[in-house]
Parts: sequence; structure tokens; C-alpha cells
Amino acid sequence: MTEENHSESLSGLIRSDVPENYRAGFACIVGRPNVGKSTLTNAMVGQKIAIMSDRPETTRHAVRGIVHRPQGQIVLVDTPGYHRPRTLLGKRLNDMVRENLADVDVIMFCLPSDQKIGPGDEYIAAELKEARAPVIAIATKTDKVSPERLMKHLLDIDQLGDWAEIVPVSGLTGHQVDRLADIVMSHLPVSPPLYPENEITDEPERVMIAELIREAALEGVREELPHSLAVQVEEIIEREPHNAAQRAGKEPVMVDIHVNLFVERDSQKGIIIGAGGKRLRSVGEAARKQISELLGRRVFLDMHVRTAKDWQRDPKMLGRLGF
Ligand SMILES: Nc1nc2c(ncn2[C@@H]2O[C@H](COP(=O)(O)OP(=O)(O)OP(=O)(O)O)[C@@H](O)[C@H]2O)c(=O)[nH]1
Repeated sequence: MTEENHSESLSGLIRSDVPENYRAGFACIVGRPNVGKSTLTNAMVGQKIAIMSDRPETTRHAVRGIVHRPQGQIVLVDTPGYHRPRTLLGKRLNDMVRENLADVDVIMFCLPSDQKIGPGDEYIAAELKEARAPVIAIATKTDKVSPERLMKHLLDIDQLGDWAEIVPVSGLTGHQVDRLADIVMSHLPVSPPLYPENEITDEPERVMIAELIREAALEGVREELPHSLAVQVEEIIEREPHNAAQRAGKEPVMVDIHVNLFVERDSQKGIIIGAGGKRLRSVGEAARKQISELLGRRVFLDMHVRTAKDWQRDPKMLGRLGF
């Protein structure tokens, strides 16, 4: 995005107390699955937004976090990562990544320190050669390796491409995260703030709710349900106020959230639901707590498990599920 674009669309947000050389813009985090993109996003933003997991390919949406600093603002786009496309879903994910890359001011490329650079990283490095934006190569998970191993990794990264900077960080301990934010900021255009200061994400609540439920539902059964679960938040309905504080708008009213969990085969329904519905109840309880925290109000969660055969290959179904 150019400086002109920023100031055109954001003239309404210019504030008098913004420093003269304030910078703001878009940054995108790329890398293979499981390299620490979500953890780094959360560390930079300072609040849990992206969904973390021990398993690859959970970040299916371009969740944005916003990093606020006195001297600037970084709008982070956490991408799903590159996949060699096998299904329509895989292809859409790659398209999303490309679209994001075309539109950012800085690209952050994560390469985990505890793993050697491999074909997956080389594939992404080759794609990034086409990018217009400067690329900052990041050695992630530095807390997991010795200084010697880290040094070797940094040299390997240097050999892999032409980077604006190479920065080692640990999203887990926070080591060097502030420095990384400063470096990213220095590559952004001079621009007024793009978002109000209290905003940490512009991702629709619906998507975040769906991600939280999907995470809870996959807990412990990922082996059986690798990529066959999709979550659709059908409706979010506010209840009538039930006390004086709620009527006066001093306390948020409770919300009912209606959700569909789609699996590909009937046999997979049982895995999600569990004997006598026991598992689904505990999934609901775990997700409800997190959603309640996210929305800052009490939540009633109504979940239905349904079969949608081959949803990953059906464009209409993918559209309905937000892909
Ligand atoms: N020790 C250590 N572990 C980390 C660090 N960053 C991430 N991890 C772990 O690595 C795993 C994957 O991290 P994520 O942040 O989910 O990785 P991702 O790249 O967003 O993964 P996808 O969403 O699958 O693309 C999780 O178990 C994290 O706890 C780090 O700095 N240090």
C-alpha cells in the first residue's frame, strides 16, 4: 500500500498528538506451518488473538493484530502459510496468501531455529523474490537452541535470499520481540494511525469465535480428524436485558451463539460428540469460557454437529464457511 492510499482513506483518523514522523502500515507474517507465526503475532500484539496449536495448518484465516507504539502502528496479517495445494481449500489458502502479500508494506518470513532450512522454506523464499515489499527474515524459537546452532541458522538464512534484515526472536519468551517491532516499523511509510488506539484486531468476532470452537473441538482428536472439521457461526443473538444494570447499558447482556460443526463423514460425528454427548459438552464448556472472555460477557453456546460430505472440495460450502 502506498503513502497516498493511507492518507486518502484515513484522513478522518488524523490526530493532533501524533508525532510528525509517525509510521503506520501493513505487515504480513509468512512461513511454513508450525514455525511460530501465531505465537509471534500474539507476542507483538500482546494479547491472544491468533489461534495457537502444536499442529500445522490451524491458522486458516488472515487474522489481524495491531501493534501500537508511540512512534507508529503495525497492522499484522497472520497468513495461513503456504501449502502445496491438493484440494480447492489448499488452493484458496495459497491465493489468500498471495493477495495478502501483494498488499503489505513489510513481509516477515519465519524460519524456526530448531529446524534446518528445507524445501518448504526454499519454496517460500522463491515466492518472496517476486514480492515488492522488503522481507525481514526471522529466526523464530531462539529459546529452543544453543547460541552455536543459532549462529549457524542465521548464516543459512543469509544464504537463502536477499533480506532487508535478519532478526532472531522468541515469541514464547518475548526475547527481541520489541526490537523486531521497531525494525518492522522503520520499514513502514510515514502515515497517520490506521486504527484507533484501543483496537487490537479488526477480524470479525465471528471468525475468532469459530476458531476458538474449532480448536476446542480438535483437542485430543487431531489424529482422527486431520482437516475434516469446519466451524460455522450461524447466529449471534443478544438476549433481552434481565436486570437494571443491563437495562441501563452498564452491564453487557448475555448472547446466544448458534454454531454448526461440519465433519465430512457420519463416522466422524461420533468422535466429536463422544459417548452420550460427553465430549461435545466439555468442548462446549472450554470454548464457551474463552468466547466469554473474548466478548466480555456471558455466553450460551448452542452447537450442532453435521455432516457435509467433501466440504473441502465444494466451492459453495467453502464460501458458506468463509473461505
Ligand atoms: N519454544 C518455543 N516454542 C514456540 C515458539 N513459538 C512457537 N512455539 C511453539 O511452536 C508451535 C507452533 O506455534 P504457532 O505459533 O502455532 O505456529 P504457526 O506458524 O502459527 O502455525 P500454523 O498456524 O500451523 O501455521 C506451538 O506449540 C508453539 O508453542 C518459541 O518462540 N519458542
